[in-house]
Amino acid sequence: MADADPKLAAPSLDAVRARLDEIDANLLALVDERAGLAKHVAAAKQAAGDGDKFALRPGRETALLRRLLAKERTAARPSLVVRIWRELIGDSLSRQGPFHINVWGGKESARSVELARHRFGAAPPLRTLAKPEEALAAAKTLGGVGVLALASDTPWWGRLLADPKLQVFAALPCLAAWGPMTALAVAEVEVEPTGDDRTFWVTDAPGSAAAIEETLGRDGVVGDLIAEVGGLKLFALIGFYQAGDERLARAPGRLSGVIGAAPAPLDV
Ligand SMILES: C=C(O[C@@H]1C=C(C(=O)O)C=C[C@H]1O)C(=O)O
Repeated sequence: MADADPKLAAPSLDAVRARLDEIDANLLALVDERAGLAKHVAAAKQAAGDGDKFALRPGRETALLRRLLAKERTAARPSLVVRIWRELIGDSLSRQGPFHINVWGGKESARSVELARHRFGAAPPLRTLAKPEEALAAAKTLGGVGVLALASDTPWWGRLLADPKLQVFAALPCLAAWGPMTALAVAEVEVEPTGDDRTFWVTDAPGSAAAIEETLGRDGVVGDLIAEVGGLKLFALIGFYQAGDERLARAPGRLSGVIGAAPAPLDV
């Protein structure tokens, strides 16, 4: 009520702080229990024969985040939820086996490092590299993730056509509220459809992006150009396309292909 005396309505600071202390103790107990489960997850993956593979499961992470964001909340914003859980997940991954981040940010190095930390948390070691090839090579070592900026004079993403094991699995940032897509994350992981994805497709087709988009559109494929360097174009297609998709097989370009897929931003 506009005419209510706020001093009368306000609870005492001591009472609010006592409740915060109680909540913190409960949160810590749950965070501790969650962190302790990492070794059981690792043991289960070992038993399933996946012990020598990178533990990261991008599809599972997206499913659990979308489920949390769909739950009723009164005050916690999506950015708070996503940052906390990315931190918890990154810590879990770092306990399951090797996990390291290799950033090539070009002229956007600080921003790329920030996006990498938002996505993978503070637990994994992170280094910045001078060349995109170095970040890609590091992403091919066990537990390696490469975070590479899209704004670039080098079409580093074109190299992934020759290396199908190395897949784009995330577009950064993962929340639209954190700004436009400026970097991609790559690793030797399995990329699965999550129900709302963008597929990254490279082509050397000449001509304008608009003409290529129109040709794709006639086959029901909708996408946007997100990078173009030295005769190669990178498109983000709406939906999940397998590497062998017949619509993409007849799409323009002599050298073309899918280099991975990422969930659409979590907050749209
Ligand atoms: C725990 C797992 O391993 C990783 C950590 C996750 C988590 O902390 O929730 C989720 C997916 C994986 O990237 C899992 O595969 O379930």
